[in-house]
Amino acid sequence: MSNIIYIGYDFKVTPLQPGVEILIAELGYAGFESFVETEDGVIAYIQKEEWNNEILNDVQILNSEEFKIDFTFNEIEQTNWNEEWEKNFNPIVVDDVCSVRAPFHEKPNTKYDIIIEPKMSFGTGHHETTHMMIQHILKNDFTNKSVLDMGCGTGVLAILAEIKGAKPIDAVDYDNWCYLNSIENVERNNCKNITVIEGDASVLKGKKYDIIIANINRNILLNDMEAYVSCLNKGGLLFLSGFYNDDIPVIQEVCEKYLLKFDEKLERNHWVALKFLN
Ligand SMILES: C[S@@+](CC[C@H](N)C(=O)[O-])C[C@H]1O[C@@H](n2cnc3c(N)ncnc32)[C@H](O)[C@@H]1O
Repeated sequence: MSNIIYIGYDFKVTPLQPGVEILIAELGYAGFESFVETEDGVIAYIQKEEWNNEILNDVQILNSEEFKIDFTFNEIEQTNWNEEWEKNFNPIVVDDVCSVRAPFHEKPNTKYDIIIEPKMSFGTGHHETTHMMIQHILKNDFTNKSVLDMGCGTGVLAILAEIKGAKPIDAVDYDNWCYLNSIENVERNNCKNITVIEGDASVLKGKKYDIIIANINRNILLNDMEAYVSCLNKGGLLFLSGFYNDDIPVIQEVCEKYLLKFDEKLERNHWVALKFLN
């Protein structure tokens, strides 16, 4: 899967308000495959044969409704994604304990070392929400706990859960690219207790977990909360991220409706990651 050459569109978006990660997620749902954040916006890529009027329509709706974006299209000849990523992706270290790096970076001197081939999936640890979810996992006991990583992206959180002793672990993502990329990263990190599943909350029927980690976005979390709660064991933990400080009341209201007890908040650049007890 390495050194894929893409011929496609270079679609440059300038967000006029904060929320670039949500914009990236929305563009991802619309069909764009990869994103590079630049100083004046986002470059979103899509293969030429995938591009159609429906996607253009989705972008125009996004533009008019939520984001007030200013976008231009550029057809590009080809991109070597691994080279792009090598230019844009530096290792990160969370709380001096856990590093997240690409295979081409030198091995760091940290207790936990996660290797992620980022390619086109979200979850390199650079984003505030991933960073805070890593902090939550580091601070909590995962030994022998069954875990669900909902919206696993690159699989980074599931991999850390396994390193912290969790088993078994289900890592679920509805995006085929994330599903394939998570499988690759799970193997790369020699994880033995993670099952990667392609799907959405509908795959959770009949399952039970001690801990659920879900870093997605406000609307999907609200929509799927009932499914999460119904598969969370009594006494279990729920970690949620992918939303802003301002979204806390609505998230908390829904969690309390399901009798979850708020326990801890982490915050970085207005993004938050919450811990609830069942
Ligand atoms: C913000 S990323 C988080 C990735 C990774 N867990 C992390 O913390 O860096 C959200 C992920 O959720 C996935 N996703 C979005 N909606 C979903 C849904 N309804 N069911 C399953 N996965 C979903 C996206 O494909 C994306 O990979």
